[in-house]
Amino acid sequence: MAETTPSAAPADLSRELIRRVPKVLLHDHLDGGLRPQTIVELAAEIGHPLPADDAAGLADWFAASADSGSLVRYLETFSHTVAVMQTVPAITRIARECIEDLAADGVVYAEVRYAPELMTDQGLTPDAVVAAVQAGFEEGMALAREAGTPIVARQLLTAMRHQAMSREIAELAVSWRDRGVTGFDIAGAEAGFPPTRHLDAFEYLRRENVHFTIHAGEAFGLPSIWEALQWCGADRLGHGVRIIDDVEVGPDGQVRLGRLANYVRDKRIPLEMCPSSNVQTGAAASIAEHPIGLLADLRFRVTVNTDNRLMSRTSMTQEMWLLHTELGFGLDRLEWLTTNAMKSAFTHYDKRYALITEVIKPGYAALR
Ligand SMILES: O=c1[nH]cnc2c1ncn2[C@@H]1O[C@H](CO)[C@@H](O)[C@H]1O
Ligand SMILES: [Zn+2]
Repeated sequence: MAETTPSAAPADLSRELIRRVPKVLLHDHLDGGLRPQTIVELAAEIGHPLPADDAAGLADWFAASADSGSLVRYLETFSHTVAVMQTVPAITRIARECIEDLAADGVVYAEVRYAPELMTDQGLTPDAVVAAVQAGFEEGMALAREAGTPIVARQLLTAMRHQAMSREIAELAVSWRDRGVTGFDIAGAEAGFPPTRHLDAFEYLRRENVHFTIHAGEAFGLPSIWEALQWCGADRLGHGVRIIDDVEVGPDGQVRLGRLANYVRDKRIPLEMCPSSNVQTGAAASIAEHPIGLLADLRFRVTVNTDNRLMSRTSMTQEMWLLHTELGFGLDRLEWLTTNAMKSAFTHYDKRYALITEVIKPGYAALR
């Protein structure tokens, strides 16, 4: 099986070359990817006190505070991003800058998620939040096209797993399904908040033929993944890194999969893996030891993602560069990850197919 997984590592694979290849991003949080300078400016406008007063200091603060080994402490840093995302102009600016930054990094298709319920402190309705994000995404896509780096950006609406708004947010996803929203997610602290708390929302979405992903198997193990798939019916797993607990490697190198791991691989369930974020929250010890290497060898439907570019001080180029330098991923395997991601996107099949054949394949071929 492993012999068919591409792994050739050309010696001349540089960071710049990785930046230029077409990339696909399925797991990126809007409120985890703000430019530090934008936070400084927006916080000054509203008088929100920040833990550092210049952009460089703030970037350092986010990266250091998020590097705690705990998901709960990692999530505390979001109070400073969400605080500056409470008005239409601020949200639209942040959404536009997000798309410009992804396009400049070589991302050709992105699904960006956020929780509308966190942006209603100053009276915005969740619907107005989605409209503000969509306006920013459209501006960002237009600017990227003009800059010669076209990108297709779609929204995923997240409900917070410790709250009780998932049904309402799911209805919002249905109402925006033809206007830029392509799916749904739940996020937040995992331990103590199993996905089945939101079963009503998931059952509703299935009846409405809407795709959804669930953060599962990050801070909590196999039971969380099992519930997300077998009770809730998730199309993809956010992280899913703990599926490795169901993979046994014997002393002779023989690999044995448990029933859940086999199910995930058999059904080609996409794993939205986020290596740098996992190291920060303690879900993986280091990039070199991250399960993504073994799971790719075993041909799980693996994808690579940023999660939170600000907190993890990362980008798609950086994540792929780390996979290259720490785990020996070459161009063939990076293309495989990218095609996996495009196949797993929630946008319609014709769009996925067109991006694979017209953008991704020719983009990689041109760099070989
Ligand atoms: O890796 C993660 N695991 C769980 N929740 C997360 C992660 N990254 C961000 N958020 C949560 O998702 C919300 C909506 O974007 C963020 O506000 C943050 O609380
Ligand atoms: Zn996430």
